[in-house]
Amino acid sequence: MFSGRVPVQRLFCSAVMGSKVLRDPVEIAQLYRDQCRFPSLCRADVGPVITSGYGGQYSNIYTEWTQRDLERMENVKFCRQYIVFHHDKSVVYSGPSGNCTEIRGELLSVDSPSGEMKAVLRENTTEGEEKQFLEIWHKNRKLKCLNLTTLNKHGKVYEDDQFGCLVWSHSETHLLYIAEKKRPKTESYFQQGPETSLTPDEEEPIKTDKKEETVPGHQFEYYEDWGENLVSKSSPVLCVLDIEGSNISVLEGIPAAISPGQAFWAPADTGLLFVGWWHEPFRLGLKSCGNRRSSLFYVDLASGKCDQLSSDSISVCSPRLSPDHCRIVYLESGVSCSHLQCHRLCVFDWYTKQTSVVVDVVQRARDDGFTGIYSFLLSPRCWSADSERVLFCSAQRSRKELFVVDTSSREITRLTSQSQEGSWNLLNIHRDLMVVSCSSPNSPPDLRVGFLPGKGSESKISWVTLEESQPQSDISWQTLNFSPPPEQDNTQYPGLDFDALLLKPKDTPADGKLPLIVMPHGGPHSVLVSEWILSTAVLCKMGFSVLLVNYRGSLGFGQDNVFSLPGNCGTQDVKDVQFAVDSVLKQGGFDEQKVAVIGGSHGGFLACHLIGQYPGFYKACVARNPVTNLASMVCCTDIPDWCIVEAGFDYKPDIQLEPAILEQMLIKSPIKHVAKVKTPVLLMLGEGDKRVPNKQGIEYYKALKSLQVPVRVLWYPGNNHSLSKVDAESDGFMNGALWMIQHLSL
Ligand SMILES: CSCC[C@H](NC=O)C(=O)N[C@@H](CO)C(=O)O
Repeated sequence: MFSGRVPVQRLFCSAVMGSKVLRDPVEIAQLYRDQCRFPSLCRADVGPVITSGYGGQYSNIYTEWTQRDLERMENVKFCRQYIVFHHDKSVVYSGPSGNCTEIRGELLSVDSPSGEMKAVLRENTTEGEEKQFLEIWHKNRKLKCLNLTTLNKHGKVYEDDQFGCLVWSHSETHLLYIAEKKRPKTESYFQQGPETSLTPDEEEPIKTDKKEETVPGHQFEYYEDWGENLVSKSSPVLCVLDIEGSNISVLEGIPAAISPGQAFWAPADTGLLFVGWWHEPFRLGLKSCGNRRSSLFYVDLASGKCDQLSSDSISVCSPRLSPDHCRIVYLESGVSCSHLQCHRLCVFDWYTKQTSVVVDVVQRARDDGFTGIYSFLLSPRCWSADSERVLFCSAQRSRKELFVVDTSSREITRLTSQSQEGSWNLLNIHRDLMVVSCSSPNSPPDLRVGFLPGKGSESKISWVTLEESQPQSDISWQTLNFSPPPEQDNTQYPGLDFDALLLKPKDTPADGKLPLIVMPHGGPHSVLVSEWILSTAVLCKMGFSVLLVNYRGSLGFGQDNVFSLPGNCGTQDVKDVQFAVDSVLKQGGFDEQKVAVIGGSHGGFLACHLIGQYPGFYKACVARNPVTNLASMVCCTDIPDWCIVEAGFDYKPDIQLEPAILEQMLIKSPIKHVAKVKTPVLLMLGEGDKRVPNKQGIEYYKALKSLQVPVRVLWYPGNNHSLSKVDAESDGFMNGALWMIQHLSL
């Protein structure tokens, strides 16, 4: 039987002989499924020290992992525990203490300081209604369960990384968390019913004895929110549960212009410490925006007085109390200019009320190679047991490394200098027992523990692997360094260089020529480090080489590198990527007729610029939620300041968008070059994207359609900017791979 429809597999049978790229969608899907079986670590906790009956001491390590489940089309979370016997700061025996268990419905969970109890925030859907419960567990039983939805003291509890927290008081009698402020019940002015009625003669409403005040005419009130990934999070409040009395208090006394988050208990439980973000005159998106004005605050529980502890015109995050309860370390960053940049590490002394900068912003790499701090979350615990040193992880050029800094001498020691290439993540540290995870582009994450040696001998760590990685020997990778040619040097920030990571299949094709996929990252102030990335590993296993470019403006190369880009977007970043591509092609071993470009967000901006500024060079383009026109995006994104700053202007909330500013935005946008595009474009758009509204992609799609350039749109409902839900991500991967195979004629 012949039908008009050609099987998808057959579309790819005309590929060039000799090419070794995998073309069969069924086989590609199988490869993707296989690689999805490597989970990532998302949490690790070190339990209390227990002395066994035989005198040996051990601690439990609790870990949480996530893994894509393509059958259920969701990310599954599971836990596994390990036992670590130790003596004199060395691990004497370690191993898993059971199998994996899937975790469902837990939004937040935390052990009490003694390890005796556990608190869990759980979400459960009963009879179609989503409800939140707060559970207290002790030994083998659930001590208490509060139905927070029915109690109706506040709105939903925040479970995100930005504001969310669930913290035991030092006394283990109270729990602290953040929730949305309770909103008044509303009704229409025309509401009829038993609760409001009119007297026949006066025609005036009579108020009945209602438990809860109902506000008429406020049903359609607009509430600002904190943007992408934080939709419907508007007015967070600090909430405290008195466990014994089952009583919840919503704290008052927080300045009206402040939204609190990342809270914890002050020494001796006298009050609460938290980060407060200013939300006046209006809220701007917070996700990936480390430049929002915020400060460290303390609210005293006895007097209700709220004090601001850090300075007024900076941004702070990740405050962490030292084990001796004397000092608080936090990260600090500038509020103007780029969304993400080099951070300072500061310490606030609780007793002297003095703040000191322990690690300052680094403009250019120091003599010892240190380029500054580029991480925005410290690990849940980050102090050494002696409360003298702080550990942090940060991108250093194209590698993520682990450091310890002595808060008195300010000496920084790299803990990963002895290790092979690859990137490190600090998951936690408690009583000097560190839990870390390592990975590289050809090695999925492993799990290790090690004791932090005493001051001065930090580099002599001995790591013990709790969970081995499974290296993918068919992938090879290297870090490349580029100095832009003199005509592309930045006159304001001269002499800057940049990197790229090149991944190749070990098995090269018969003709020796590999197709090349170019992937510039988004941000633009972000970085691609030498870690495990599912999509690049699968593409490489299919037979593609992949070039990940950390153009000037990326994080991890010094503050000058970051600041060199705003105002030069669409030229400096585009030229850096093209320079890296041309240099790699000159090495030989690549098929210059088979080069594709993929990018998301600002990476999509670069992909669209590259196909417009180098017409015909790229044979296929895949763009996820790309920025295509800064001038049309500025009025509808959650971060309009990004458009203005990256176009080279200063942002103020009351900025008047003069024609000259809009003109520059247009000139710097990919849409300006669209008439030159020849490359077929696959656009992947998230229906709920607040950051780069999907209209950006649609604007580009319409321009390409009118120019008769092949273009296809994939539309993902229920997805936002990242398109990271398992169904969207896996569909996007498959369609992107097949688009490149088709248009590279493989
Ligand atoms: C107004 S959209 C700005 C682009 C966006 N930057 C910050 O959110 C971006 O490029 N995001 C990247 C990196 O976070 C992404 O991959 O989504």
